[in-house]
Amino acid sequence: MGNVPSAVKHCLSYQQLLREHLWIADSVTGVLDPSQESSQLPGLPEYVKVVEVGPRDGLQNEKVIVPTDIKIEFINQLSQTGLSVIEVTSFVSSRWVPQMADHTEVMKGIHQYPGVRYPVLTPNLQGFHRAVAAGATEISVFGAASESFSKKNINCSIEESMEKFEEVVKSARHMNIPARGYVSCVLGCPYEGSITPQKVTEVSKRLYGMGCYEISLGDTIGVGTPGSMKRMLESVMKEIPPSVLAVHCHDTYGQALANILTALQMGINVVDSAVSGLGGCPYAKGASGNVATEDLIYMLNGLGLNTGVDLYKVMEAGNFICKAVNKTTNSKVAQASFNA
Ligand SMILES: CC(C)(COP(=O)([O-])OP(=O)([O-])OC[C@H]1O[C@@H](n2cnc3c(N)ncnc32)[C@H](O)[C@@H]1OP(=O)([O-])[O-])[C@@H](O)C(=O)NCCC(=O)NCCSC(=O)C[C@@](C)(O)CC(=O)[O-]
Repeated sequence: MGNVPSAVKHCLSYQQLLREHLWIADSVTGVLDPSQESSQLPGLPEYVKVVEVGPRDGLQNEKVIVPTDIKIEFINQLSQTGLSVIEVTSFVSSRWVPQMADHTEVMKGIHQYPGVRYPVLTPNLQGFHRAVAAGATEISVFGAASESFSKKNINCSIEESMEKFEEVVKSARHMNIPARGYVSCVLGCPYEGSITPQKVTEVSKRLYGMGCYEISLGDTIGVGTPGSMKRMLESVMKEIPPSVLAVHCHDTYGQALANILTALQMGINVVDSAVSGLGGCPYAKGASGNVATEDLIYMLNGLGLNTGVDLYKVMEAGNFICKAVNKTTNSKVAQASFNA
């Protein structure tokens, strides 16, 4: 593809170019040759659910407000990639996170495709009621294993946050709305440094106990390594089965894929990611983006794991949003393909 003149490149459809380039990568990773599946690593699940958090986590930290119609188009494009869960927005205070101020318009504006779920973040009952009024049918509460991070992020202690989440999850269950629970700072905190696996386990257990159907364990500042991920998961798994756990890895130190592979080998089969590696928490200084969905899918394809997600279409959605926010993609796979 490197020799194709740029004028010709423009005549070819963008997707065609990506497909041609990725064919080479696919041949190498074994996606095109099912016989290579026997070389799978031990302990891996057969299916991995990818939770796309790009429209929420990916955009919440953008300083320039992204127009609502761009967000809607982005989510609609993602909906046609085979992703089954797309986190859409947050019903938080616009004073705290201005980028999410258009949550209601986004929620109401997207086309909800059959087979795709569209959860939103709700920190308290006020957010929950607004989310439901906007048409949300799945929500997430978001706590932390770090006392300082909890105060910076949602302005209350861990204990106070659990009381608020109890109310939210109770109301959600009453309305048959599934609630997910996030735990931030599971492998380190920007304010406190190291966080013990016991603390992560304690908070996860509270969220699971109140009725969250899935607990997403967030390495908010991307400082974890496969070793710390393993130690943390061993502790959490003593109390919560891996079938209801997810990992949410930021890639600040370049460890996200290694950490995810460790989690997969320990029986976890739900992974959060953001297209183009966008993202970061406004209240976690120095945190870079999430693991890029493109890079995650490429790795899972190479492992012979089924996700149902079309990598080429994800790359197109990534290209769309990067252009819209005037950013270069953080996805290595997209970079390799575009620069080929
Ligand atoms: C949680 C609050 C709202 C508490 O904020 P607060 O100031 O403590 O709230 P309050 O209850 O004292 O109320 C103060 C004002 O906020 C309003 N308010 C109260 N609740 C809401 C609401 N839901 N929506 C809109 N407005 C709200 C309320 O109506 C009132 O308005 P006023 O009377 O002054 O005009 C605030 O701290 C907040 O919005 N924080 C944003 C946190 C956030 O979105 N962080 C990023 C997401 S978490 C993350 O990225 C990590 C994750 C999930 O990805 C995993 C990982 O990577 O680790």
